[in-house]
Amino acid sequence: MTADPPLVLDIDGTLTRPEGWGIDPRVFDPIREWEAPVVIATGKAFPYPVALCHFVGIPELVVAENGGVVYTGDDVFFTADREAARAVAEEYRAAGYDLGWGEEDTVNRWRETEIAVNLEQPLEPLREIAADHGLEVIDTGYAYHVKDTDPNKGEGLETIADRVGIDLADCVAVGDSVNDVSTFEAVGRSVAVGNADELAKAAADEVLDAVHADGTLAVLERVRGS
Ligand SMILES: O=C(O)COP(=O)(O)O
Ligand SMILES: [Mg+2]
Repeated sequence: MTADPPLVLDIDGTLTRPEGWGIDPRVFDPIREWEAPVVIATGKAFPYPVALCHFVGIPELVVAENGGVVYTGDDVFFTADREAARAVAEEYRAAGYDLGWGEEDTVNRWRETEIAVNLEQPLEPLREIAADHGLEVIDTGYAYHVKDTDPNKGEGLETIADRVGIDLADCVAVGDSVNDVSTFEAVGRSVAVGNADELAKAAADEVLDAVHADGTLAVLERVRGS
């Protein structure tokens, strides 16, 4: 008998249906039945991964907002300054642009550190304004994220591992984009799904042909303890 390894899973691009959007329902049972901690590490706002854990039925171990918010199940850590990202959003709007999510903006509404901008919005002015405020813009393939250069998913993961007693060397991580590179660097074994961007592929120990949840499900099948 070998034990299941702890998992670190990204959401968008990794748990998604083959067409790229929406969580593939086939991932729910394997994640719920996994016999080791599962950390959800995402660029999405804090409530999204918490809700995912809730609906899957697993403990809430969450790195949200690309490491800006970390939840160990007991304590929440905020590791980035929301004010700078908000100032960038204000300036971007004042220059005549829009974050691109509609008036009620449920993408940013509950964000506590960084800001996300729709990929259809102009990138260059966003980058310029962000740079003026000492922030970076990363493109996950799902949104532009205006964030501190400092916190990242990997650091958030270290906080959780420390608190919960997970050995990162034992962890298997699956991801698809630039915001997963720090995760890949932090864990013992990293896998990029076939749809991953070049940075994620370059950082991963292994790159799959299978895309989205098809790839992730294949990894889970392969690394599951027996
Ligand atoms: O929020 C995004 O842009 C991407 O989210 P992810 O980190 O779960 O892939
Ligand atoms: Mg992703």
